Amino acid sequence: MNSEGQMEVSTVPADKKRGWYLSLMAPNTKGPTFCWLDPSRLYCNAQALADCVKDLLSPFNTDSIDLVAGIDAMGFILGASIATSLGKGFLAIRKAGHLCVATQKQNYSDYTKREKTLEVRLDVLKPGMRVLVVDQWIETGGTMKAAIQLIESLEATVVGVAAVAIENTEGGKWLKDNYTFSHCIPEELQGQIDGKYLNFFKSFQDGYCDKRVI
Ligand SMILES: O=P(O)(O)OC[C@H]1O[C@H](OP(=O)(O)OP(=O)(O)O)[C@H](O)[C@@H]1O
Ligand SMILES: Nc1ncnc2[nH]cnc12
Repeated sequence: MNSEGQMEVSTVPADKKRGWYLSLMAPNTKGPTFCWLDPSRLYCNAQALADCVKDLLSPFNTDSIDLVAGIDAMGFILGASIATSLGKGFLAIRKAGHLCVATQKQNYSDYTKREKTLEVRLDVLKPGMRVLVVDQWIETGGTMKAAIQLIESLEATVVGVAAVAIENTEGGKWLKDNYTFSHCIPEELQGQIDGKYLNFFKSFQDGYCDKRVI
């Protein structure tokens, strides 16, 4: 533990329980309105990143995957790590305005309830190409659904979806019902994830990890 009551970033426990690396996460707020459980700190621990990638790939070990697609922005980190681990290429699904080539666009809204647009380049996906779609987190599922729509509109096949967490929202459940999926959350922690608060945050020194009602 560091002075804030947080697990040291380089820690690797002797008994690596399923999802052990989630203890590296920090409570976070994204502005005053949105409550986040921020997984990005776990990527700084090599073993945590490797185990997270392994866990996310486990339902797909016997699937054939041609390409890994990652969603802008944090989905790029896990998506590219998964692609490298599989020895496959990586396709960036970008928020509007960043790709400077011909694209397919898909409007959507996410947990912010704002209208947004995702884009994918037109010169990579081919009919029948088998794509694993990766993001950091699925809350309402709006972002992942838009990425799926883009991939399927170009007649490629979505092999499945992977994210550190899939909340049990209507959209999260829809994704789980309709696609093969993987996430890193042990059964006993799913309720805490859905409530956007992990009990271990109580060990943090500052009041900034008080349970937030959103
Ligand atoms: O399930 P949803 O409600 O659609 O939300 C999930 C999305 O929200 C986050 O991205 P965000 O755009 O906030 O941040 P990022 O650009 O840092 O990845 C997350 O990484 C997903 O992409
Ligand atoms: N509650 C949440 N925690 C972390 N990342 C998120 N992305 C969207 N919602 C999130």
